Amino acid sequence: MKVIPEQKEHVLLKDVQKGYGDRTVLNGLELSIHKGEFVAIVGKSGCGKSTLLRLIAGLERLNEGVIRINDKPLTQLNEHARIMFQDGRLLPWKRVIDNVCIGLAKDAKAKAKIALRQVGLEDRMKEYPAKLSGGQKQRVALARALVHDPSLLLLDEPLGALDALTRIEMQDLIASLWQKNKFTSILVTHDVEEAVAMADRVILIENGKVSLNQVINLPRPRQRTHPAFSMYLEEILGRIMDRQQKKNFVM
Ligand SMILES: Nc1ncnc2c1ncn2[C@@H]1O[C@H](COP(=O)(O)OP(=O)(O)OP(=O)(O)O)[C@@H](O)[C@H]1O
Repeated sequence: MKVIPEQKEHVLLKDVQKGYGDRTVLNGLELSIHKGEFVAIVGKSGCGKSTLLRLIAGLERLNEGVIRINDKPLTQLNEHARIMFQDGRLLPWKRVIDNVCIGLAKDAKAKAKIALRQVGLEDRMKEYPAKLSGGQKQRVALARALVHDPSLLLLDEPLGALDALTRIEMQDLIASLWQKNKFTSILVTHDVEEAVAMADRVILIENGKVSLNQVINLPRPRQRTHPAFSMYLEEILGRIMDRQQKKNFVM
């Protein structure tokens, strides 16, 4: 008999409700993510993707429902998580290495060097951020997150401002570091192709809930030319477009 390995739950959201004023954003959202999984969140602009990520980071409070991290209710800042945003949020007056050291204790420099090596930027550690390209700045932001050895990496459209080729390079870098370091990853993205290239599972949010939960069963490293790659892409895009068209028709 084939034994299925136990998958430990890392992040659990039960009946999550979140709104601002009288605007409801998340409305009874349910989601479970297991340890070491890479999940991508997609959905149209304003559907609540970033709100969801901020709730998991503990940066915002729920209106109702519960979020459990490693089976404990999340009531404050999520100390297991690090978050990376579209703008790297580097401090321009600090050198690359000192940006990576922010929030670290004594052995900071040695750790920061290792993190910069992992993202391929060790040789630029003495520069100021202004001297770096957009992609390099995001590599520093990634090193700054990874240096804390997080068990949960939250990615809020971190590659959205990069050109297409740099974006693919960064997708592959993040995916390979995720495979090596075995943290759980949650990526918010507008780009369904990016979601299929990186994630084990793609989640679509509509009307405040999860409306699609698509497992991506493709080998890693992901090949964008794999025949099943475009199949997944079409399937997810089709779901998004189909609903959109039906909605337009009704209107
Ligand atoms: N602090 C806030 N105060 C009031 N409304 C907010 C706040 N943050 C988000 N919203 C609203 O909540 C909704 C969801 O925003 P959110 O940023 O989560 O969407 P998103 O899916 O990430 O959008 P995008 O893809 O455009 O970044 C939007 O209507 C937004 O205007």
